[in-house]
Amino acid sequence: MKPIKVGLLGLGTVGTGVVRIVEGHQEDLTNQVGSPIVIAQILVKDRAKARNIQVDASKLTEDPWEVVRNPDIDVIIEVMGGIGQTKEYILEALERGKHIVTANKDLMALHGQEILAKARDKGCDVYYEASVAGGIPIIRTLIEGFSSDRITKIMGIVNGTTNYILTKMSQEGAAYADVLKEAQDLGYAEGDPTSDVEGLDAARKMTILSTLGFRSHVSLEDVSAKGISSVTQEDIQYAKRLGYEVKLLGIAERQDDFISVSVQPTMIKQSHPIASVNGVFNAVYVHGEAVGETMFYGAGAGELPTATSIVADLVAVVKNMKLGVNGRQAQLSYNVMKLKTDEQIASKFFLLLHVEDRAGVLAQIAQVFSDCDVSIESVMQPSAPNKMSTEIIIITHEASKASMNKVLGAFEGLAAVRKIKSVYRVEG
Ligand SMILES: NC(=O)C1=CN([C@@H]2O[C@H](COP(=O)(O)OP(=O)(O)OC[C@H]3O[C@@H](n4cnc5c(N)ncnc54)[C@H](OP(=O)(O)O)[C@@H]3O)[C@@H](O)[C@H]2O)C=CC1
Ligand SMILES: N[C@@H](CC=O)C(=O)O
Repeated sequence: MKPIKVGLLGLGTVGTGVVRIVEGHQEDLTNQVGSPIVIAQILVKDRAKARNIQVDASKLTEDPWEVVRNPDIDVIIEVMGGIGQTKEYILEALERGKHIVTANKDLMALHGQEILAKARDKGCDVYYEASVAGGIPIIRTLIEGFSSDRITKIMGIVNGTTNYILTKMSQEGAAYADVLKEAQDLGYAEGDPTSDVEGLDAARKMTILSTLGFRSHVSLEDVSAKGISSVTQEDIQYAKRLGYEVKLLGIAERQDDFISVSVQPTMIKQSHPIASVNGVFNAVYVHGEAVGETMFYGAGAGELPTATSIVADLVAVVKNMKLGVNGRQAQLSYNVMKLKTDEQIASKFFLLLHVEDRAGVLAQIAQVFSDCDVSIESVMQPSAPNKMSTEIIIITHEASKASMNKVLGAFEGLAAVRKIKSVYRVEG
């Protein structure tokens, strides 16, 4: 049996997991695809670096073109990260008829359409299951499992690092900076963790999920994104008192031909299954018109969970090779959708305000809500009043984003409101 030869770009957290699974599950993989799978060459930045896996040193190279242009290699697994140069390597590999498996959501969110078009042109496969939600097979699920349905909502925790941080802040009162360091040490965070904590990593993943779910091209600029760096211990504790958890949620919604896609720290009811997804775990809730509610759960980052998705993609590529059907995937984004306006985007909101502590203030605040067409579900005054000011928490009924922006604008000019401390979308 002629072996299938793989070129591995990157031997960090995920690349190491790929080598472990390909070697550790070799017999099972060979039985599934009918050929042994061999990792023939590995690209690294520094060949001399100490590694926590033993690999044949002669396979390591620092020259990407040596791997990408190697005529013996059938499949390239890209787990080095990066956008500009990495895209060049992938396009060159496709040009040479090699199939691609990648975990790179940054690249797929920004250049996925171009890469997939080139792959179709060249009769090659590009699989990217590991790019969203690590070990959860959500991409395959959206493409295949929901092919018969019309998806109306995708809501998920799609970043392991921030869920790890928020969980530790909520359950152990831990400080944000300390937990971020832990997530980096565990290999969950990106090289530059700003993209995790500022919501960009989740926004890129939501770009991919909403493109597949709504079968319409969604670009990164269509996704409004806010991260967790402004979430305070105080917000988390107030949320818990009111029966909510704070989670960084990606939310994509469709109504007729209109969609909205966003990422933001959200207060979600403790009774919703997403509220109990903790640590590095991810979960994606999908609502389909016909199927109703579904949810998918698993490790969202880390060496072996992510590598599981990559090697499953490799198996799919090799099976296609045996059948001679590589590059025959159908066009997945054919709908034309418009973005919802702020008038069309609706949710409940949580507000924590610092207000003057004097008679009549609550009435003034209630008037602003009423003038802006936002109705209040509940008001709570959590702190003991002092002479100068006090805190109030307001939860609204469902209101449009445009109306809520009007309320916030009006508060800026209202002396009774000393500070808008926090505003959260509320779900569940
Ligand atoms: N970590 C995770 O849990 C997940 C990661 N991903 C994605 O997988 C990809 C890899 O992530 P991860 O394994 O964590 O990253 P790491 O930083 O741990 O590993 C990157 C690897 O690529 C090599 N590399 C990077 N740049 C170059 C370059 N210019 N030339 C040659 N080699 C290079 C590094 O070499 P050297 O070892 O010599 O430094 C290293 O082996 C990223 O796209 C990430 O977003 C997706 C899902 C989960
Ligand atoms: N940094 C990412 C890694 C997986 O995509 C995360 O924390 O989810």
